Amino acid sequence: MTKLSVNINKIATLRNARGHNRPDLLQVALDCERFGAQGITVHPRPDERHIRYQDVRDLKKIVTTELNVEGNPTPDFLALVHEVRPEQVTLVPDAPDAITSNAGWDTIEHQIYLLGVVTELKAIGCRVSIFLDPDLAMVKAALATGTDRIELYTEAYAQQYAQNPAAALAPYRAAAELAKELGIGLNAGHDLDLENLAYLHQNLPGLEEVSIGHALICDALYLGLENTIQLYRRQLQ
Ligand SMILES: CC(=O)[C@@H](O)[C@H](O)COP(=O)(O)O
Ligand SMILES: NCC(=O)COP(=O)(O)O
Repeated sequence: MTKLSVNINKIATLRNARGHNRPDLLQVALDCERFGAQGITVHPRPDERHIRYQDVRDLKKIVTTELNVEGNPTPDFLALVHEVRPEQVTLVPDAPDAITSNAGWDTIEHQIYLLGVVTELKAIGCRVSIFLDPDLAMVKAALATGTDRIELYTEAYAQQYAQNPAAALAPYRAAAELAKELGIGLNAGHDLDLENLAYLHQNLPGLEEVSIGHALICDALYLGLENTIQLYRRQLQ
């Protein structure tokens, strides 16, 4: 079964626009779970432009599925993760001013560094996932970091899907097959939506979790949050 983790960054963006507590991020997280989300994902960025560090602390107290915290393992991020101990930490090599995540790790260049971070986070009981482009050399080198999983960065797949689904999928399938062979778990995310999700799910062996935020929250504006989460879950059956 492929789990759906709903990324609620955009709910925090909306809340922060007015400086009050509407929408209530914690209530939305609880409602996402009630509507069928099998995890909640957040990506606190250094400028806290959407998810704030305090949100992560508060979410850990109430999320009953799985909390997945994404981010670049800066000293501040690592201190937060040590305090909160989410079920999963996804390491993403974002620059502090990145508009959104825009690349996976170079697991060859940063192998020793990642090994240290992965070891540290596994020692406190977190599952660790490393955000990666679908590049076989990067998947292979991820093994030596000791990571539990990789998360394939699906922006390129999402961009190409409409023109040529098979070509869009090919590097992801090869990466997924290699991860499986190496015994590394598999997540995927970024720009997944109701158009491109089912095909990815049907064709990626061993896909354990997708984290979806931007498109899902946009769809919810028209379709409602409960209906939207159910529709995304249906793509994963
Ligand atoms: C790690 C990843 O894939 C991102 O999609 C991210 O979680 C989205 O972050 P923003 O909501 O800040 O664009
Ligand atoms: N890890 C990907 C994620 O959490 C959500 O990405 P997006 O759906 O907001 O592009």
